[in-house]
Amino acid sequence: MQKIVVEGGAALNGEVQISGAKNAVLPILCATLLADGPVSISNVPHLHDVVTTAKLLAELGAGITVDEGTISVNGKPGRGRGIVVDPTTVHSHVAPYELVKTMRASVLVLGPLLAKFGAAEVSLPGGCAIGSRPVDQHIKGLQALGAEITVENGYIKAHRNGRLKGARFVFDVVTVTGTENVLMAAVLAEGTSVLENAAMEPEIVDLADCLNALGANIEHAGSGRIVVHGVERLHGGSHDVLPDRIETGTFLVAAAMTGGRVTVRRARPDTLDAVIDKLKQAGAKIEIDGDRITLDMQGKRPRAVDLTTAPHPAFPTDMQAQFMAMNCIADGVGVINETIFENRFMHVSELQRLGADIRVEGHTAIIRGVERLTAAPVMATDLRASASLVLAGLVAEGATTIDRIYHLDRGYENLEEKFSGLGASVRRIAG
Ligand SMILES: CC(=O)N[C@H]1[C@@H](OP(=O)(O)OP(=O)(O)OC[C@H]2O[C@@H](n3ccc(=O)[nH]c3=O)[C@H](O)[C@@H]2O)O[C@H](CO)[C@@H](O)[C@@H]1O
Ligand SMILES: C=C(OP(=O)(O)O)C(=O)O
Repeated sequence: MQKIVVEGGAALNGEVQISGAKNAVLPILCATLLADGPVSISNVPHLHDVVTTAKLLAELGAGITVDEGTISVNGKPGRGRGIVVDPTTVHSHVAPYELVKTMRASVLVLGPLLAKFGAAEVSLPGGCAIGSRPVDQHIKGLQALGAEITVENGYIKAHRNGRLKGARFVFDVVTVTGTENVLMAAVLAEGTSVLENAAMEPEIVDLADCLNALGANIEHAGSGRIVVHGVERLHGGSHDVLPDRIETGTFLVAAAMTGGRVTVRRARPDTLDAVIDKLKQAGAKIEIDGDRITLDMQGKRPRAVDLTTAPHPAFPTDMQAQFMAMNCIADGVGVINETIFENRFMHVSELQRLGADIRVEGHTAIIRGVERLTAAPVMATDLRASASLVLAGLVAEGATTIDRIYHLDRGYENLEEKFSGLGASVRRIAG
């Protein structure tokens, strides 16, 4: 098994280009199932989860073509790598356990398969073990549109009699993939659906933009009340994926922790308000120029920050572990409340191995910044926990070896190359 070795000590300096967002491209790939023609997607990051989703779509019968060049989006050149999905050859509606067990987002084929083909059998999804992660809201939302659903032998089995029917549905909890699943199904339903207490994440807006480009009629995505006027069919088309705000935030925190100066390119600063606000509180000087964000720490040690994770536009849970790493070496005491997932402090014991001073009380972690961390062998437990260990390794004395890095490959494209380009020593070795 491969490992990552991080040598601490260098302040990060330079520019880094942000990739397309994992949490946008995965629902968008699944949404292609709804179309009647090929869909070209550009700015697709090369991530393990993207490969898994492409395999899943291929298993269902879709044609998948990877275009390493630039594909055109609505007449304009798209960015980065492209994937063309041809859903017209889909012949199966079963998403098997072997393919979905490693990835949460695989549940996102449920809504499209049901709406387009009338039936779906999807294994209960896997993904990061950061909580129990039920899918009851996905099921209730689809049932509100008229689907009949049972859960048997680890599979969600859904079918419809006639077209799904537009309905008003109020989510009991704010759920990102739950909103996406019900939204995708509602697109082909008869009549209008109103999704209340919907998630407002930028990735939902990107999904809705893609669906509207294919002929859907979705209004107010990005608000807590999404209105979907059902249409009979979607056509083929193209879409350029939103930049990854969590990758962006991870590089900005790395710059802040190492006292460096880093510019992230091809970012979407407007999706990062809460994160940028916390970085400023930590003492970072931040300049925004179009799709570029420059963070200059001017060699200073960050100040500890307090934060509470909550649905967008509040502070994202997917940045919690990275800010915990920063608090570990910050000046002062930082208090972090995790309100989204019940088991998202697995990085604490690993950060402690590097010398961090952290106390956990229920959903709260109290971090007393120390002057220095020291390298140790550590183990990645989930995607963002892994990122926090890379960040801590950047400021630890010595060489930190991180095991189980397959988590990182689910969510960070060219991680070592990008960090190396900023002057850090981050390399992959055979385990
Ligand atoms: C692929 C993807 O986009 N993953 C993101 C998505 O995950 P995901 O969509 O799985 O997360 P949710 O927004 O659904 O989860 C939020 C909370 O709702 C609960 N819940 C969710 C669904 C449900 O049917 N019932 C229920 O109780 C969950 O247990 C959790 O406590 O949003 C999370 C929260 O921003 C992010 O950390 C993940 O990176
Ligand atoms: C938790 C995450 O991913 P997933 O929902 O795919 O497990 C994440 O991106 O931090």
